[in-house]
Formats: sequence, structure tokens, C-alpha cells
Amino acid sequence: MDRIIIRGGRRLSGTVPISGAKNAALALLPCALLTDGMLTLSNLPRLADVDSFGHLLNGLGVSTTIAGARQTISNDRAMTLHAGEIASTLAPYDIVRKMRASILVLGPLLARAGEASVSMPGGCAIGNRPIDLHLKALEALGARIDLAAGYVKAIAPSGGLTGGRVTFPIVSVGATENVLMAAVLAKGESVIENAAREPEIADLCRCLVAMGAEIEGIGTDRLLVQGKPALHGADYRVMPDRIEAGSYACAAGITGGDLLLEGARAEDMGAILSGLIGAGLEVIEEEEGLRVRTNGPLRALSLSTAPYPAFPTDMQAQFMAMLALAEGTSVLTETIFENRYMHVPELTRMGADIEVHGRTAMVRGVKGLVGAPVMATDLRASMSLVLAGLAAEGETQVLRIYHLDRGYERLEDKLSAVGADIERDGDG
Ligand SMILES: CC(=O)N[C@H]1[C@@H](OP(=O)(O)OP(=O)(O)OC[C@H]2O[C@@H](n3ccc(=O)[nH]c3=O)[C@H](O)[C@@H]2O)O[C@H](CO)[C@@H](O)[C@@H]1O
Ligand SMILES: C=C(OP(=O)(O)O)C(=O)O
Repeated sequence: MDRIIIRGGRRLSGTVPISGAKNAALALLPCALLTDGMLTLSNLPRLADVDSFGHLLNGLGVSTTIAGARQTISNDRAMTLHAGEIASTLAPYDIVRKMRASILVLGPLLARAGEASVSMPGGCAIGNRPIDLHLKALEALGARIDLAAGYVKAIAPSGGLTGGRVTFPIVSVGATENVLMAAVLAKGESVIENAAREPEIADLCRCLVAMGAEIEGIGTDRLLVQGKPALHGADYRVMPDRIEAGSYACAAGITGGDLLLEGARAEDMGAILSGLIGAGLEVIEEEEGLRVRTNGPLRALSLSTAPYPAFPTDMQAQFMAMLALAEGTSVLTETIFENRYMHVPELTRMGADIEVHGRTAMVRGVKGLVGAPVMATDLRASMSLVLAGLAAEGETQVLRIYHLDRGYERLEDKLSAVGADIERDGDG
């Protein structure tokens, strides 16, 4: 198993190309199931999750062809997906357990093929992560759902799904995406209230519209969908990854650096940028992207995660690493996932002073961190350890980096190019 070795203490400066967004790509890929036309997705990041999703779709009868792959650091990979027919409606445990987002084939399969059997994703390191809201929303469109032997078995009525009203009791990104992809092929009108407003949902909506769907309220918490009998193929470019961009912004902050995040979009990153500015960084919108640079010492701040447009849970761990070196005490509150502080004991081993009480973490800034072998159990926690390693004195080894490969494209290449001393080693 690979490990990442970082010798810290170098100031980062230069340009980091921001890849297509993992969380947008994982919602766009299943759109291929909604049409017998060709869907071409460009700016698709090279990530383990994207590959896994491709394999999942192949098993359902979707052909996937990579086009325009340029072997350069600035990613521009396109994939053409074609589901002439749905060959299978089964999403097996072996793939779903690797990638929770596999549940996003449920809505499209039901809508197009009238049935689906998808392994229950189960919990994961950051929390319990139930799928009850996905299932209730699909039931509101007429689906009959049974849980048996670890699988969700869903069947549409004989005439297909019908439009319905869905009011989510809490905001769920995945459940909003699933019901949206079902509603675009349901008969009649659907209303989705308290929909998630994450930019990745708007990206999904825009792709569906390009495929012939009719959706009003894009970017708001009330989506109105007029179902269509069929959708057609389209070409769509995946939005830039705001979480990857935010992570590299923290790399600039923690190393006292100056990075141009090429392709990053300020309009998707309001709360992240406010957090960076609150921590004492300078953020400048430039033609090519966002420049983030240090402007004096890092400052403590208080952050609470919540659904978009508030501060994203997917940035909490990276900010915590950066704030571990800020002047003063920061208070971070995690309101989305019940177990998203697994980086804390590892950061503490590197010299951070962090105390967790329930959902709140008190981060008392320290003068410096010290390199150590560390291990994390999820994607963003792993990134927080990489960030800590970039600033730490001496060598940090990050183990179990398969988590990083799920969500950060060419991490070592991108960081080396801006001055980090980082390498991947094959024996971790
Ligand atoms: C692939 C993808 O896009 N993943 C993102 C997506 O995950 P995901 O879509 O899984 O997250 P949700 O927005 O659904 O989860 C939000 C909260 O709702 C709860 N919940 C969710 C569904 C449900 O049926 N029942 C229920 O109780 C969850 O346990 C969690 O506490 O949004 C999260 C919150 O922004 C991000 O951290 C993930 O990176
Ligand atoms: C939690 C995340 O992803 P997923 O929902 O795919 O586990 C993430 O991207 O931080």
C-alpha cells in the first residue's frame, strides 16, 4: 500500500490547476442512464471514485469511452457515456461499499428501467449516513421500495414514475440529486422543497437541462421539474472542484505561501473565502482563477459547518489543520456528520492543541508542528494531515492514502510543482 512522504517547512508559491469537481462528477455520471443518447462529460477528474463509477455504469450496460485525455498536470479528460439499453439494474455490494455515491444510480434506473436493486451503502468513517430521505423521496414519485438482504429493491408503477411533491425534513445533497434524476423522466410535475443548494446540484440541473429536462428554481431550495418522456444526449463540462480549491488555499495559508488556484470559481466558494479572509489570508480574483496568499500571521476564527451556502463540512478538517498554527483559539463546530473529527488525534500527535467536546473542537494555535507517521480514515481528514505535514518540521508519512486518491487528482504532482517536498512511496 502506498504512503505519502512530506518533508515540511517549504513555502508554496505558483499555480495549482483545479480539477473538475468530484462531487459534481459523481452526480453527472449517472445522468448517462437517463438517455439512449450519448453524454459526453469533459473536465472529468482522474479519481478513484470516477473510475469506480465508470465500472458501476459498465455493469449496468453503459459503454464508457475516454476521449481527449491529455497527460498533463492540468486535467482535461472527457468521457463519452452511452446507455443504448439498460442491461442490468443491479448495483452490487462490491462497488457500493467502495463508493457511497453509487446510490445515485437508484433514481435514474427507476426512472428509465422501472426498477433497481442497489446495495445499501451502510455507514462510513465520518458517520452513519442513512439513505431514508432518498427512499422516501422516490416513494413520493410512486416507487415501491423494499429492503431485503442488504439491498434496496425499488420498482416503479407499471406506467412509470409520476411527478410528486417532496419536502425534505433536512437538507440532503444526495437525496436531492437522486429524486431530481428520477423526476426529470416522471410523468407530470414534481416539486422538491428544501432541496440542497450546493453548486454541484446546480451543475447537475444544468446538465439535465442540456439533456432536454425542464427545471425551474436552479440554485434555490425549491426545484420545479416538468417530467419528459425522454431525454437526449449532451456535452457537458464538469464544474471546478471548490473543495479541492479550498484545500490548496489552506496549503497556501499553512505554508505562508502564495498560490494561484487556476480555474477556481469565487461564486461557488463564498463561505470558504470568508473563512480564509477571517484567518488572515488575502484572496484576489484574477482572470485565471483565485489567488490566495498570506498577509501576516494566521488568525483564529470560529466556524460552523452547515449546508450550502454556509461553510462546508468537506472543508472542516483542512481549516482545522491550518488553524492549528493560528494565533489564538479557534472554535469549529461540525453539524453535518457525527464523527468527522478523526483527524484530531493525528494532528495532536503532530503537536496540535485540539480538544473536542461533542460536535465542537477548540483549536488552540501552537507555534509549530512536528512531522510524524499519521493515518486517517477518510478523504478530507487525510488532506488535513497532508497540510499539517507541509508546515511541520521534519518528515511526515501519511498512510492509507487511497482515501486521498478518491478526491485529489495528482496531489503530489500539484504540490511538488509549487515547491513542496512530497513524494509517494510504494510500501506504506
Ligand atoms: C458525493 C457527494 O456529493 N458527497 C457529498 C454529499 O454527501 P451526501 O449526499 O451523502 O450527504 P447528505 O447531504 O445527504 O448528508 C447530510 C446529512 O443528512 C443525513 N442524511 C442524508 C441522507 C438521508 O437519506 N438521511 C439522512 O439522515 C446525513 O447523515 C448527513 O447528516 O454531501 C455531503 C454534505 O455536504 C458532503 O460531505 C459529501 O462530500
Ligand atoms: C465525504 C465526502 O465524499 P463522499 O460523500 O463521496 O464520501 C467528501 O468528498 O468529503
